[in-house]
Amino acid sequence: MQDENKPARAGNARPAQKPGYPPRAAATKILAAVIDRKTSLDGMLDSDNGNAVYRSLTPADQGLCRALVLTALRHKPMIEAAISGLLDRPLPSGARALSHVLTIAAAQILYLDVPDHSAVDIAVEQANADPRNKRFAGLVNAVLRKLARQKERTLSRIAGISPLPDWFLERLTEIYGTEKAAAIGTAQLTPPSIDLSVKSDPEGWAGRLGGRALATGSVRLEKTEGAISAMDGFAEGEWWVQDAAAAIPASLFGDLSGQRVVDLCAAPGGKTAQLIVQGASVTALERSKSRLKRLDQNLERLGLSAETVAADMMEYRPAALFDAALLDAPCSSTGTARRHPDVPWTKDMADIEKLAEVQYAMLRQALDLVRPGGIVIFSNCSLDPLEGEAMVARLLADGAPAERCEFPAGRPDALKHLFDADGAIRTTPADTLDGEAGLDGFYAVALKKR
Ligand SMILES: C[S@@+](CC[C@H](N)C(=O)[O-])C[C@H]1O[C@@H](n2cnc3c(N)ncnc32)[C@H](O)[C@@H]1O
Repeated sequence: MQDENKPARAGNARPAQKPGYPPRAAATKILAAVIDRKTSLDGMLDSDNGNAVYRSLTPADQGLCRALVLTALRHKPMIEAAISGLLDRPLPSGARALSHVLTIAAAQILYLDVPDHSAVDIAVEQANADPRNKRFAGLVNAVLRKLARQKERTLSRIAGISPLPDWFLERLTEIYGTEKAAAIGTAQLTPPSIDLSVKSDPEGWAGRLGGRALATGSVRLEKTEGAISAMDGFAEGEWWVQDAAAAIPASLFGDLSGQRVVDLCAAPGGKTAQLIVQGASVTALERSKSRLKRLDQNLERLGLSAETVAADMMEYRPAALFDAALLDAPCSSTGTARRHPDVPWTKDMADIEKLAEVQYAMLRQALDLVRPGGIVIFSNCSLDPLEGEAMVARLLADGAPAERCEFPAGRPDALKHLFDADGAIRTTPADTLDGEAGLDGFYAVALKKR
């Protein structure tokens, strides 16, 4: 018999569980970890090392669980407004677990193609299975049935609400203005396409894979069927998955033939692979051993080779200085919210300020690792100038031995509209590339060592 004092464990072997219960219970638990404990989604939704509840699901249920969590996070403030508009009085402030059950169920009713009755019945079963929520099972049933009945009316009522948390929307508005901040929010509602970087022949691979070659050389696939690893050219190591914006910073080095380049924050290696393909002799440095292992595996599949070093870049002392360095620094990742809609819910301004300090020290160290006249490209996927423009300006004002310079590849036509007055590149999910919407936020700047 179940111990009434303990919450029911998601995905366990309760005899009366309906089919479809385990992925929804897992999704609710994972949503709670993101919202209540600020746990990053990436680590949890991993078939090998992820959350135990997620790993216990069948592959099909893992797919449903992933879709539920991502959909709930993409639309969270809208879903909350939908639910609260149907309640006579607000949920008790401590009813976190209950609100997550309702959010996952409402995400299905409003945005996913699953039968409403399954979403409602399983949410009621979830409420009944958790002693904290049992007394609310009737309310869950009533609210969700009403939501299903009033779906269209509710969708138009919540359509104008930003999907972003308040702190993030306010900060983006401060930086980019009301219109662009709203467009960044809207971009987060659409699941991103899959972009590939290819070793060569983007047009040919676009044709073979049913995609489009962008002017920057990335291949964009609007839809894929089956596992990525089963697609043409994967096993042969002809391409790797990399957002079109993420491919910009390393591409701006242009031809690196004959140059020794250090990639200072290298794993999982998308940019390392680009640097090798561009002709460099690359040293790829990474602090995390497990991530470096992934980089090694990725390079092996691609048939590319680099010297790989497991080290903290702050303590790295090479025997000889490099011709160039790429510093793709750890950041708040706010530019990747289309792909990782948990980011705005797990990060805040304090994280951004802390990361800006880390990046300042890293960029200062990167300059020490290249020879005079050598180029450092600094990049990250934050939308916040504190981690980009302002940090670099501060470093130069503090007397770092470097000056801004043009990227070695110049200003490619396809990117001209993305350069700022200082010659740095800034992309946001509201920008377009080669006429296409759907881009991660990125910042990249080139500095020449004095
Ligand atoms: C944004 S990711 C890099 C992504 C990579 N450049 C790519 O394109 O695939 C940042 C990486 O920096 C690593 N890192 C963070 N601090 C580091 C340090 N002090 N030294 C070396 N690597 C570090 C992290 O483990 C993480 O893998």
